Amino acid sequence: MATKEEQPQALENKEEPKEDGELPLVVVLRPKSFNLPLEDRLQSHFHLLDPNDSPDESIESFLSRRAHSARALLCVGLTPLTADTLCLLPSLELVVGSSAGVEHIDLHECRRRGITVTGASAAFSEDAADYAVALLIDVLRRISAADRFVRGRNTILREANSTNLASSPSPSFAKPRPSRKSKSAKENALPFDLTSIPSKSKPSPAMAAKLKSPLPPRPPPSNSHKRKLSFESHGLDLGGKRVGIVGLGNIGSQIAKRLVAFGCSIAYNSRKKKPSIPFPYHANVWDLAANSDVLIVCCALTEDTHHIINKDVMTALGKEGVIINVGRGPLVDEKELVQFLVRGEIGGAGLDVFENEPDVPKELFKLDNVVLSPHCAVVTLESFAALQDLVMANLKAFFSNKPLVSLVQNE
Ligand SMILES: O=CC(=O)O
Repeated sequence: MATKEEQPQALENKEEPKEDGELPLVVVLRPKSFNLPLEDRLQSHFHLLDPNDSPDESIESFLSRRAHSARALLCVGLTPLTADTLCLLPSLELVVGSSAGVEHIDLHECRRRGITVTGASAAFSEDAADYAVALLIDVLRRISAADRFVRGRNTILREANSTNLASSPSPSFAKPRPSRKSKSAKENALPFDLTSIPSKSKPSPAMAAKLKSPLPPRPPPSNSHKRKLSFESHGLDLGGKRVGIVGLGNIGSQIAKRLVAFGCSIAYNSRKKKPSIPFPYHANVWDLAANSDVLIVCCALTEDTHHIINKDVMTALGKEGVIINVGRGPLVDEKELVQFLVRGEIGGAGLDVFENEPDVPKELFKLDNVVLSPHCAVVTLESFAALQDLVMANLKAFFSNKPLVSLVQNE
C-alpha cells in the first residue's frame, strides 16, 4: 500500500560506524515465526538485538536490559510498535519498517520522540501496481471465473465420460459425439437378442419386443447442468475506463503509469493536491467516485482514511462501478461492500485485503464478479530482494550520516 510519500532526506549529526570493530546496535522486532532472510547481511554490519533470541525472557525485560543505547530498530512485517515499546528505547532515533503500510507503527509517538521512520513502499510499488492492474483486468474480463468454469466443465465431462453420460450436449471444444437421434433404429438396437438367451423363464413376446426396440431418448439435461457447461463471458474492456486512484503515493503513481498505457483516464484523491501531477485532483472521494468507472484504493490506513470507501462513495460509483483494494481492508466498509455486491448495486470488486484477515465474507465466494486474493500483492522474489537492499541502505545511511532512502513523511 502507498504510504505517506517517501523521499530521501538528510539526517544531521549521526555518528560514523565504530572503527574498533564494535558494530552499531539494531533492535529487531519480528514475529516469532518469521525468519529474517537478510540476517547474515545485517549481522556483518550491525549487532542485532532480537528478543526472540531470549525466548525465556519477556520482550520488555529484554529491551530494558539490552537495548537502552540502541539508536535504530528494524520492525519486520506488521509487528506492532507501540508507545509502550518505544518507552523502553530512550536512545532510539530511527525505525526501519519492512512493509509498505506503516499503520502498525505508532507514528504519533515516533514524531513526539523525534524518531524518524522509513518504509518499504519504494521496494514494493511496482509489483503492487502490477497486481492492482491484474485484479482490475480479472474483474473486468472474468479471468478467474473463466478458469473456474474450465476446471469445473472438465470435471463434469470426466464424470460424464466415466458414467457414460454420452447424451450430454457436446460443448464446442469436445469431440463431437454422434447424435442418438441420427441413428437408425437398427443401430440403436441392443447388441444382442435377449430372446435368444436360453432361459428357464423366457420373456413374454411383449417384453421381448420392448427389449428389441430402440433405446428411449434420454431426458434433456437439467438447467443446472447446462449452466455449468456454458460460460457467460460478457466482459468489459479496460481501455477508456475512468479510473480514480485513492492515494497517489509510490504505488498509486505506478498504477497510474500502467493504466495510462492501457488508455484509461486517471483522476486521484489524496490528502493534498500534488502540484507536479497532471491528473485531475478530487479533494473528496465521493467526487472522485462520481466521476469514475473504477476506484483503486491504495492509500495509507490512518484514522482519517478508515472506511474512506463507505456507502455514499459506493452509491456515487454506481451500478457498473468496480472497486479494487490493494491497500488495507479497513479502508473499505466491508459490510457495505458485501451488501452492494450481493444486491448488484456495484459492478464488481478485486480484493487483496480484508477487514479481518484472514477471514473473508463468505457471501463473496459465489460471486463471479469478485476476485479474492490473500494479501499477496507485493509478494514476489524481486520485491523481497529489493526490500532487503532497501533495509540495508537505510540502516547504512543512518549510521554514516547519509540521506535516508525511503523516509515516511510523518507530519
Ligand atoms: O501489505 C503489504 C505491505 O504493507 O508491505
